[in-house]
Amino acid sequence: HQLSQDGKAAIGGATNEAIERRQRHSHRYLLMAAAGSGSVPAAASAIESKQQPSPTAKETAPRNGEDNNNNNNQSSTSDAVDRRLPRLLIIGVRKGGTRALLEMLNLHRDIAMVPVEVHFFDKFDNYQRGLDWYRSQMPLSSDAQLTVEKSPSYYVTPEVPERVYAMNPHVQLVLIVRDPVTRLLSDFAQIEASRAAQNLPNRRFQLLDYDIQEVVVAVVVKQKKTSLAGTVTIDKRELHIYRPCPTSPSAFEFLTKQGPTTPKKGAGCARSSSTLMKVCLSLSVHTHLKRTGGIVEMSQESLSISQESDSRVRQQPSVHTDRAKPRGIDRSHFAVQTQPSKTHDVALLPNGEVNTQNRALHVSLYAKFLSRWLHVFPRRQLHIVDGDRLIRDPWPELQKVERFLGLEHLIRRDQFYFNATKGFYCLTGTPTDVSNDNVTLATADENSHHSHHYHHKCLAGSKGRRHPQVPDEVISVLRQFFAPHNRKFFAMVGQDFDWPEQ
Ligand SMILES: Nc1ncnc2c1ncn2[C@@H]1O[C@H](COP(=O)(O)OS(=O)(=O)O)[C@@H](OP(=O)(O)O)[C@H]1O
Repeated sequence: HQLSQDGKAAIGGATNEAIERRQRHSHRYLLMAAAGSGSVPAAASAIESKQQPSPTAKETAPRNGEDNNNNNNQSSTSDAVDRRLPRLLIIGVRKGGTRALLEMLNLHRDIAMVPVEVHFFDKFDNYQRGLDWYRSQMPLSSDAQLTVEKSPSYYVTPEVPERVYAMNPHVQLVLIVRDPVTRLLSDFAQIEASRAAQNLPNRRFQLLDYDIQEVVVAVVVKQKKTSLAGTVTIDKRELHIYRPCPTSPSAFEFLTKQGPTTPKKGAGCARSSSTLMKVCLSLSVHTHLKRTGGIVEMSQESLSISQESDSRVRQQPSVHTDRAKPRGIDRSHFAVQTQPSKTHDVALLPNGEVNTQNRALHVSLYAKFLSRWLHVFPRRQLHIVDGDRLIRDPWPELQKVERFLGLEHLIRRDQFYFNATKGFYCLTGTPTDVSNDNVTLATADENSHHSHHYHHKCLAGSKGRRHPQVPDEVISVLRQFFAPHNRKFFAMVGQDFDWPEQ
């Protein structure tokens, strides 16, 4: 099975059955509408009314690409219910909010969404199967409807713009972006969840164990226990102790011999311990030294973690046997792997610099990928959605998309409500498709004022995950790193997203 970015099987298996079920369902109503029985009862679910071909949409001026679909899309000029190649692609960005955007757009009568990520343009094996195969993956739709497919990795895959152009040079493109640092954290959360779901041993946790970090922190606590109530102050000379060269064995010796506990022997532990220590502390040191000119102040936040670590270390002398995920700061992605082949797995280098080879970090360099798209497509064919705004208040962003697509403004504000349990907006008036794993039905109790009239659904638990907690200093380093790239992106798209630079 092809794994989609949502972690679902894109082709075949249960998900494919889900598509078929949904398509049979859609087909039924489309046939009803086509046969003139289109007076769907008012009480019928939203999908029923949604799937009727829209005369108003058909009467509007042709949308981009409407009469330019290539010859493979044989049904483009007929009213018949058929599978049509997409005229709109949500090309990314991974973790930008692509699923939410697709589901929300699907509230529109004239949108026919592909419920799974097909990965046609970015996976060579799929692309080789040709456009007929791609079309066979599409839902049934009427001619008035725009078929929409989303595969977030389209945006970053070099070959994709040209391939999309070859399918339809007038296709409309939507990109949804988020503050690149938030997106990065979201990506890390996704990577870890996928590894856990596949029962993959997480190398980061083994080599750069939290427990090693706790040992490091515990040393600090031990020496500073008198000032635990407030800010811990460490002067520059002490910092040299905590900031060894990663290749120096003396650093580890120091920790193991003088620290509150002795980690089990093992080269991996020893090396990662010293490496991790440097990364954890050098960032704080660097930032604080600039601010204080020689004195480092550790925040209360790190203090409480230190206290927690200290007690854990005392209770459990053999800290390396404890595999439980600690509640402290998650630095796993911000430390350096000791194995050179794995350096792309971490976002910060031992010297505290940002690792541009890190795959997840790379995706947040939006400007870099945009140039390829703008080389192939005119800017007017690309609409950019502010993913942070879509989270805060979806409706205005959707109105902009409707305008871009030349669609009637049919999506209503009251089709969204904030679900406090989920912490995100959920949808009402949606198709009754419970088979799509990416959405879950909200409970009637939670939303009783909606449940009488509409079906409602929230995105699945894989959307809206808890992000790793990262020290402010690390966030600051990342923001500063992204700032020039972001400005370049704003200039290219003519839109300022106002992402923090500090
Ligand atoms: N309404 C609503 N409900 C739930 N989640 C929402 C919503 N709107 C936007 N988002 C954000 O979408 C983020 C996931 O992005 P994608 O769907 O693009 O992820 S993926 O690349 O397809 O895996 C996801 O990221 P995380 O919060 O990091 O999980 C959400 O923040």
